[in-house]
Amino acid sequence: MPSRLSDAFIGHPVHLHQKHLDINSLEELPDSFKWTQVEDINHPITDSFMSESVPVVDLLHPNALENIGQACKNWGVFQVINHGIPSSLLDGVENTSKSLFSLPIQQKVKAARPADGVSGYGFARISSFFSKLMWSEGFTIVGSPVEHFRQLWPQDFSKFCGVVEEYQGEMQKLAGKLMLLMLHSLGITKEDLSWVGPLTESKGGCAALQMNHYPACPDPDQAMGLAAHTDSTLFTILYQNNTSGLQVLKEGAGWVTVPPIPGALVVNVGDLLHILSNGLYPSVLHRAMVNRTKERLSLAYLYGPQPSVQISPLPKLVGPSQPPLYRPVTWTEYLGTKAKHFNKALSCVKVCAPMKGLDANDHSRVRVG
Ligand SMILES: C=C1C[C@]23C[C@H]1CC[C@H]2[C@@]12CCC[C@@](C)(C(=O)O1)[C@H]2[C@@H]3C(=O)O
Ligand SMILES: O=C(O)CCC(=O)C(=O)O
Ligand SMILES: [Fe+2]
Repeated sequence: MPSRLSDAFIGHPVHLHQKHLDINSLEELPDSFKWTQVEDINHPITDSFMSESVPVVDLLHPNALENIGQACKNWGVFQVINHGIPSSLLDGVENTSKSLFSLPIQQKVKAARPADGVSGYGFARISSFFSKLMWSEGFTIVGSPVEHFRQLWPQDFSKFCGVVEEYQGEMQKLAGKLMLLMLHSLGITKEDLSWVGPLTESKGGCAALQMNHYPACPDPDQAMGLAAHTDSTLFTILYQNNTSGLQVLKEGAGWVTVPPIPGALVVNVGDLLHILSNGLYPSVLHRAMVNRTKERLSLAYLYGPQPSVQISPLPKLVGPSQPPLYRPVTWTEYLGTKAKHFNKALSCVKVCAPMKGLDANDHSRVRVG
């Protein structure tokens, strides 16, 4: 069993239909990018419930803990302000990402993600589950960016590495803080924390940094930036530039746009926190839409435990009336399950097979593509 995140996909290579087509230079939307099931794209009640908006949590507010708990329970997503990440650093990584995606395609493919690897340039891994292509390009970094950045920018890779490494360091600290807050909000006390020690020690957490680029799109109504998915993480911290596009699925409200707030970060619950909380904090289904005139950039810090630590419902949250709903699973194992079963992965690690039609958290029912 591999214990490095970078080895998680060795047994699960992704082969895409159309390799490295440069979407930055297309003036028309090719058929291969037309998501014809319009009802899937424009969910009937998309954006119509403006009264429902994603919670914003001020980390310096005395009620931060309670607000985080409510947001995780009811939404699976919130925006965080006063998080302590300097705006100059956010600008720095946004500019690094802009420079990266502005490189000529021949240069970007020099750092292409190998079929069975995790790091590098390419279309989203989940593309293989859809017959249509997504209007986005991505760059995934696990560990040091230096090898790939040297291929991209033989001259000035070190300044870009510096920015990314600083961002990884700051994100790791923030993720540790958020993890503790989320656990506290679940009623997990200091004594219980020894059990989750490997999760929260600074060297314990592990992460992937995903840069996403959604170029302006000639026909945004028929295109999909990143198809609906949940993240295979404990949680994800997402920075988005000033162009909206991220939407989350909220029961009873449909797809709700997460509006960019300058300097704010979006935190969304992933499948491993869903498991750890025994379903109390459900992972949120989300997607990215595209824009006719504006390009969009996002930067996701996909945070998880050490890849070989077993994650299972917290003992304090299970009992005779709340049996554990999920079996223990490592991050590596779960990424493999996701690579095979995509949005059915969570059901695959469920202890009892859910009765047909009764599992509210079975995201596999959302049909896309
Ligand atoms: C640690 C992770 C989490 C990954 C796989 C690996 C590195 C890249 C992540 C993403 C980022 C984009 C969406 C997603 C669905 C994708 O295709 O690649 C994510 C996936 C997951 O959350 O399952
Ligand atoms: O671009 C976005 O807003 C969403 C990106 C995302 O969901 C991801 O990288 O996992
Ligand atoms: Fe995501």
